[in-house]
Amino acid sequence: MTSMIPSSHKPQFSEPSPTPNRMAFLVFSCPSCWTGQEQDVRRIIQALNECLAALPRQQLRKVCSIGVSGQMHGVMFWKTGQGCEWTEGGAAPVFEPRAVSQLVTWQDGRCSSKFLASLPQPESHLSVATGFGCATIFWLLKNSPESLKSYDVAGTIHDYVVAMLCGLTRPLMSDQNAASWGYFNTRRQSWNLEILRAAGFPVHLLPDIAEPGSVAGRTSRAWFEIPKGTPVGVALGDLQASVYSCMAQRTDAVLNISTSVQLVASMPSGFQPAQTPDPTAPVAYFPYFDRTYLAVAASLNGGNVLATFVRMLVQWMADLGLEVEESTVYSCMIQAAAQQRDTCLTITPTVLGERHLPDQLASVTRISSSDLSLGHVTRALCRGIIQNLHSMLPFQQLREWGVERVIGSGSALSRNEVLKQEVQRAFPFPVSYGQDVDAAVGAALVMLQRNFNQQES
Ligand SMILES: Nc1ncnc2c1ncn2[C@@H]1O[C@H](COP(=O)(O)OP(=O)(O)O)[C@@H](O)[C@H]1O
Ligand SMILES: O=C(CO)[C@@H](O)[C@H](O)[C@H](O)[C@H](O)COP(=O)(O)O
Repeated sequence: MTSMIPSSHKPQFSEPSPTPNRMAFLVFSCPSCWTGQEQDVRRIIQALNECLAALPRQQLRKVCSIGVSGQMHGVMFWKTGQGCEWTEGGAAPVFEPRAVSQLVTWQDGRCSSKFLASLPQPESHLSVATGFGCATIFWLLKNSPESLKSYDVAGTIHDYVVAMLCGLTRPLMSDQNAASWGYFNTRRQSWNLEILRAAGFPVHLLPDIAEPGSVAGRTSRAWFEIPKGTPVGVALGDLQASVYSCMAQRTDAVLNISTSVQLVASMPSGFQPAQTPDPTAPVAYFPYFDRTYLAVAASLNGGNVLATFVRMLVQWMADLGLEVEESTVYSCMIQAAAQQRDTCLTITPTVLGERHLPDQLASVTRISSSDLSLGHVTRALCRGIIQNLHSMLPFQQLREWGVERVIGSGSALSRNEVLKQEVQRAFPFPVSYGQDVDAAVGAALVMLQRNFNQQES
């Protein structure tokens, strides 16, 4: 498996402690030029195998279809016919990655504003940001063309899983994921092939497009106890699958705060976004199902801002000769902020910039000596995350779209009472917390409801 970072850039490697959903990621940093974020495909598939192995065998035998979703925007490459090897020798048949690249994730920061400005204008309503598949491929083409030569297909990590399960020679991609790569026209359901070709882009790498909710193929072998021939859905975007799991009514908005933040509302059927991209627009319209769209404010600064603060405190403590667990810091700071109901301290938490403002940094203003406690700072951080979201998609706008209720989800929100209070304070709607708000649940429901309905009619 090769890294998609050219050796000429001599990146520094660091490996932060793995978190449940962010297993196996390497941070590459070369501060003077760019920050790449890659993940090891082998370790992701190993984690997937471990999840499957933990499920009851009896239940696996009864699986009637497989729904797949994953993080949008990211890209990986593999070689046709050599993407994996099936092993039957162990306790259960599994596939293991073979001729594959690393996964360049949605958080990848190698494409600078200057680089993005040098790319051709897409014929799409969506603009292109760093971490988007086509931008990454353009970057590799310019900075590491050799690394592309070993592969002849590309897809998201979830497209790869579907292709391996079904033995597809060419991957299939839903418009949800294609739109997240950039240079995809959702109205025509096609890649901007002419624009890309003219710019020398390797268009042969682009996957074929399929309807989200349709079946990509059938398992070419037994997978654990899941029988050979089980239908597998075309991979969905994690955003759309999460929304599908919980948006009961069109009048519901969904607010997910985990590593990042997404605030999502559904657009009425027939809605069409303006056909030209606006890189300064903080709200993007992502394809959902049946040619409808979701309006999405996707902030890059969510729970990761709190995590950065916690890591900073832990490091400061270590520098002072004291050892403290991250989990202790989280609970102390949340407790302190719960006592501190208000603050004048104002934090704009955009340490990672935003897609529409990539060069923005964070700032702290209105600092007075009376507002420096841990409680004040944590309250201001939580408020700042919500205020930043409000600046991207004013909550009043939701009302104009007919929203009546907000469904809250995500681990950063569910574990943080202060963040919940700030959400309640800022939103002019009741906020309820869903039980099964989860992309995996959404992907399963799509297979059950939509394919069952298709079979019935
Ligand atoms: N012990 C904790 N208490 C409260 N919040 C936490 C705790 N640990 C992590 N978090 C918050 O939850 C966020 C998401 O955590 P994590 O589960 O690692 O990511 P994800 O859900 O995106 O995979 C973190 O960025 C952090 O803000
Ligand atoms: O970036 C977007 C939307 O543009 C996300 O939906 C993307 O797919 C990423 O998976 C999420 O941002 C990551 O989700 P999380 O870890 O913050 O829950």
